[in-house]
Amino acid sequence: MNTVLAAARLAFVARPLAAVGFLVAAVLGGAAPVAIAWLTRAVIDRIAGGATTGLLLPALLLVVLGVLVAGLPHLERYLRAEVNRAVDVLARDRLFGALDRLRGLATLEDPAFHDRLQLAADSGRISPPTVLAGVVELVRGGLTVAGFAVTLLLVSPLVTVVVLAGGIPVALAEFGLARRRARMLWEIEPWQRREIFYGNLLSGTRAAHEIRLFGLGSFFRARMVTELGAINAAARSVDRRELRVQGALGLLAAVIAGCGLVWVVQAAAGGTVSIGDVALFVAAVAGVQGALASGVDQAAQIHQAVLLFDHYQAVVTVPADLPTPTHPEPVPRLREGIEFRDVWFRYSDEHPWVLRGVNLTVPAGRSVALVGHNGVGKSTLVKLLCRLYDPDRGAILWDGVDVREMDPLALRDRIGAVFQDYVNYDLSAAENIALGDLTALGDETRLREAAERAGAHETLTALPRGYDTMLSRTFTDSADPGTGVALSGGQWQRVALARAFLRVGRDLLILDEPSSGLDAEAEHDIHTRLHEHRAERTSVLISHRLGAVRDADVIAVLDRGRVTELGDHAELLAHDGVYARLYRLQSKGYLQEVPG
Ligand SMILES: Nc1ncnc2c1ncn2[C@@H]1O[C@H](COP(=O)(O)OP(=O)(O)OP(=O)(O)O)[C@@H](O)[C@H]1O
Repeated sequence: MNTVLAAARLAFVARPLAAVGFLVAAVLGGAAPVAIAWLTRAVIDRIAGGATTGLLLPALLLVVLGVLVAGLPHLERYLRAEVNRAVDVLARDRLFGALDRLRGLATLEDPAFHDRLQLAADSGRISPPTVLAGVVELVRGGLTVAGFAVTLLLVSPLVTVVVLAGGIPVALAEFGLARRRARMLWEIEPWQRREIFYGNLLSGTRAAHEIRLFGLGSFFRARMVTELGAINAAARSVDRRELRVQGALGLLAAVIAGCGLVWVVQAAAGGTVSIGDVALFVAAVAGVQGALASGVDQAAQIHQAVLLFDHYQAVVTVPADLPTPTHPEPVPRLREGIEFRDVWFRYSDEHPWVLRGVNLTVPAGRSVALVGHNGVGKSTLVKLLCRLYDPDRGAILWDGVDVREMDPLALRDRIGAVFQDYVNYDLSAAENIALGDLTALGDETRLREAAERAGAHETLTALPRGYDTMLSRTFTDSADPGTGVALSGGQWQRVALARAFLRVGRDLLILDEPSSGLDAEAEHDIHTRLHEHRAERTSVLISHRLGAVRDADVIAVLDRGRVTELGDHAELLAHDGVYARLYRLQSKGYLQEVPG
């Protein structure tokens, strides 16, 4: 019941006047057929009784009611569309607002949450109008049923009871079908997401080159069709059940109506009821049965909408994934450093441990480099540092204060970062940089300075519209559709660096593979710039190019979830461990190629 109220409330809050208007129009629409039936009976009986006067008023009333019956559906349709549009905006706003309140990544990365999110996006938009329309139909149907039932009662109490009782199996069956359909929609959600994924892969630009090169088109198409087949099979099974059940119910209604008709015709022949009564009876049986069937159908639709709306409610009320104290500790400028103290972490209970007791200090004003084989957890460590996840055990301390005591937003405000999987936004070059610090949006000087530091300025000024050029071939500038450009991987990387450099005043700079896509000269250039930028600043650099990390004040080697080697370049070479072996391997590879 709470969910019904929540769904109806959403519709009323979204567009109050339209929702009320819709309700009123529907009630009038429900009462009109009953009034028409009564007036028709009166007119027929008067004519049959030979009356020649007093017919004009009921006839005029019939005209007015006819106009209402003709006009109300259009008004209702318009008001319903108004409510639908408003609910769509409000439901989406609340849904994405709730997602924005998720400060970490764990919930967002949960596949079950994604299934729920997909259903929530649909049901948030569809369920409130369905509930509102359903309630309206119920009210209207209730009025019609009540009106005709009273009418029918006057002609035959027995037929009335039989017709009304015929609604009970209909209600039970329809509710069962609604539950089954809601369950089916939940079950097919993963298949639906996969089908959309294959569709996007085939129609988007992200994988277009590999799909063409490896000839993957028919492979993904076949997978998409298989998923669609599974979805259709599940829907068909419910449809067939519906067909069987509703067919049986239709037959039952027809038998009841037929028996009633036989009875009333015989009663009229025997003179116990009038000709007007026959007309009234026929209208009443059809009216009660029609209104009952549609009322039950509406109730079942409300039931299904409410079951699905539960997913929406679950998403908009999703609990915070990163608990934050009511009075968080302030995040002061970093003075001493950041300490990882016996940090253990895994992505979920089903995943293996990634970090198994990491102990590491990032001293303030110093540069720390993290190195290690693929998958040892370097990126994971910096994501913990940004509090995108919380450790399972141990703590990360910012000048001695556990970061869990801080507001994640305040903490992140102190950090600049380029992630390994940085994002290329389909926005203008200026916007792509400004996303690093939205206060710089429109501030050409700041954007240009950041781009110059990252070595991106020349590339960007050479674009058709300079910094205002759209960095996308999917969306184009509507004023000048020919100007969207696609940057190269290295050029994108410089834009991502510029985004990080925009956050110059921050305490900590995180660079996760900042030069992996750059050519040798550009890489050297970037590392020289980074070296200058990192001097006297606290930074964490992750790179597999050991030539780029050798200048770091501290180099930490991560292995099997722990820091296994720690020191500067010379110390680690002298230690002759993993770092020294990797460094010799890399430098030997370069030197072999150089003649002499
Ligand atoms: N979001 C995630 N969910 C589940 N597992 C993850 C997730 N991200 C990373 N992992 C796993 O955690 C481990 C560590 O990944 P991480 O990206 O931190 O390694 P890395 O040291 O940065 O590797 P690389 O040098 O290849 O970039 C890997 O086994 C990876 O599969």
